[in-house]
Amino acid sequence: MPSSSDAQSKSPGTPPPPATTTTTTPTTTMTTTAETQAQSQSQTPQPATDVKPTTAEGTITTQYSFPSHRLRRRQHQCDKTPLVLVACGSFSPITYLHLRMFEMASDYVRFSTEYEVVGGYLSPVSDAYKKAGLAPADHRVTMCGLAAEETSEWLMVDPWEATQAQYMPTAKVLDHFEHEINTVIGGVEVADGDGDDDDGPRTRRPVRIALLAGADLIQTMSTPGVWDSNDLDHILGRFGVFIIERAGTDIEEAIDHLRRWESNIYVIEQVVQNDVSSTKIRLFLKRDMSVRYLIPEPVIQYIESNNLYKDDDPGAKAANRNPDKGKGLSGEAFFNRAG
Ligand SMILES: Nc1ncnc2c1ncn2[C@@H]1O[C@H](COP(=O)(O)OP(=O)(O)OP(=O)(O)O)[C@@H](O)[C@H]1O
Ligand SMILES: NC(=O)c1ccc[n+]([C@@H]2O[C@H](COP(=O)(O)O)[C@@H](O)[C@H]2O)c1
Repeated sequence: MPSSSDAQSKSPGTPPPPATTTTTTPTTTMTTTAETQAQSQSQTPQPATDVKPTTAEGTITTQYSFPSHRLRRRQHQCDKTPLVLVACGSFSPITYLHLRMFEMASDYVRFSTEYEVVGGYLSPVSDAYKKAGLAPADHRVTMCGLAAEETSEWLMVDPWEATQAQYMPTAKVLDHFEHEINTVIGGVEVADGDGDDDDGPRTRRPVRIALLAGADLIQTMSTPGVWDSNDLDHILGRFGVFIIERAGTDIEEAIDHLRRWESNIYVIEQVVQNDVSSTKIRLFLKRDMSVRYLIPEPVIQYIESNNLYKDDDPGAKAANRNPDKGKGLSGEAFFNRAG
C-alpha cells in the first residue's frame, strides 16, 4: 500500500484547490436543437495529434477544439445508458496498460452493466502537476495521440487539461467533458430499433461521463490532503468511477472509505495481470534498455527522435528508489540489482 508520502509525491506539493462545480448533468431524455448542434460539429476526422498546444510564457491553448471524431453519435442499444470513459493521468509515457485499461473497462461495461460505451478519452495532466518524470505536456499529448490513433479504433486524446496553465483538478476535467459532450454536442442519438433512419425527430440522450482509473489512484482518495472532499463527492457521486485492479494495491482497502458512493464505483479485475508503469519505462530508457512490446512502437520512435527520458530528473531520484511506489513490487529487486 502506498504510504501517504508516496501518494503525495505523485501530486503537486499542495492539494489541488477545491473544485466548485457549476454544471448540472442532464438526467432526462432530450429532444432539442442539440441535433442541429451535433450536425454542425465537424464530422471530419480530427486526430488528436493535429491539435498541438503552443507554449509561450506558461502553457496556453491556442487552437483547441474538442476531439470527437471517434465519439459514437448514435447508440446501438436503446435500453442502455450511453457512457464515455475518461482516464486522467501523467502518461509519461503512455504504456500498453493505459490503453488496455479501456479494453478491460469496455468488456466489463458490456457484460456487467446497463451502460453502453460510446467513447473513450485520455486526458494527460498539465505541466503544472510537477510530478517527477513528467515530460513536457506537448510531448505527452503527442505520444498519447500516436498510441490512440495507431493502436485503437475508438480512443481519443483531449489536450484541454494538458494545455491549461494551472493545475486542473480531476473534478473540473470531468465537468469539461460533460460540457463538451452533453451541452455542446448534445449527447447521443437514441437508436429506435426499427432500422429506419428517416423516422421523424430523433431523440437524443445525455451521455454519462465516468472516470477510468487504476486502484492506486483510487487509493489516494483516502489519503488526507490529496483530494478535496467536495471534489470526491462530485466525482464519485455524480460521475462515478471504473477502477482497474493494480498489483500492490488492496482494492477493498482502497475503496473502504468510499462506501457511501458504492453504487457509482465499479471494480474491474485484471484477469491477465500487467504491472507495467511509466516509472519503469523511464528507468529502462535511462538505462538504455529495450521497452519494445511494453509501449507502442510509434511512441518508442517518438521518444528516440525527441531524446526524451534521458536526462537526470532530480525530482525523480526519490521516486526511482522505489520504482513501483506501491504499484506492485515485482520489479523492485531487479531495479535495485540493475542500479
Ligand atoms: N499497471 C497498471 N495497472 C492498473 N492501473 C494502471 C496501471 N498503470 C497505470 N494505471 C492507471 O493509469 C492511470 C494513469 O496512470 P499514470 O499516468 O499515473 O501511469 P503510471 O504508470 O502509474 O505512472 P507513473 O509510474 O509515472 O506514476 C492511473 O489511473 C493509474 O492508476
Ligand atoms: N484532487 C485531484 O483532483 C487529484 C488528486 C490526485 C491526483 N489527481 C489526478 O490523478 C491523475 C494521477 O496521475 P498520476 O498517477 O500520474 O499521478 C492526474 O490526472 C491527476 O490530476 C487528481
